[in-house]
Amino acid sequence: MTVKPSIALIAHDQKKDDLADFARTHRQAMARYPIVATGTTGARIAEACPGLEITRLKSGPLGGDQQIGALIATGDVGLVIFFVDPLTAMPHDVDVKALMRLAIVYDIPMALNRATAENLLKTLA
Ligand SMILES: O=C(CO)COP(=O)(O)O
Repeated sequence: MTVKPSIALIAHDQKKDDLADFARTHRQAMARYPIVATGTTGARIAEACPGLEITRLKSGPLGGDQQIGALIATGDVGLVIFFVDPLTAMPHDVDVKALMRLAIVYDIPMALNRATAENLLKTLA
């Protein structure tokens, strides 16, 4: 168990630039929390925010979304920021759906676009 619940960061490929920019903009607020991310997203965030500590899990299509779902179930994730691409079919769509389902089951705040993420982050500050 982590001391305080982590912020989970995930972005589909077409949304990774946007999430990297979001992370850069809100780096200070996010640095106060443990950050977990799916593999490729985590690499992009690390590049955009050097020095920000990020626990990188597996890439989404290889189980990363499910790992984040498991962390929600164990109480280790308190906020999910997931920039979803609504225009591209994903082979691991069932994993994405399972992650969203667990966030709903455990009543974890989950931002699926930037406007919501901006608002949720304000509630942490
Ligand atoms: O596919 C993803 C979410 O469903 C994200 O995974 P990556 O961060 O490894 O690209």
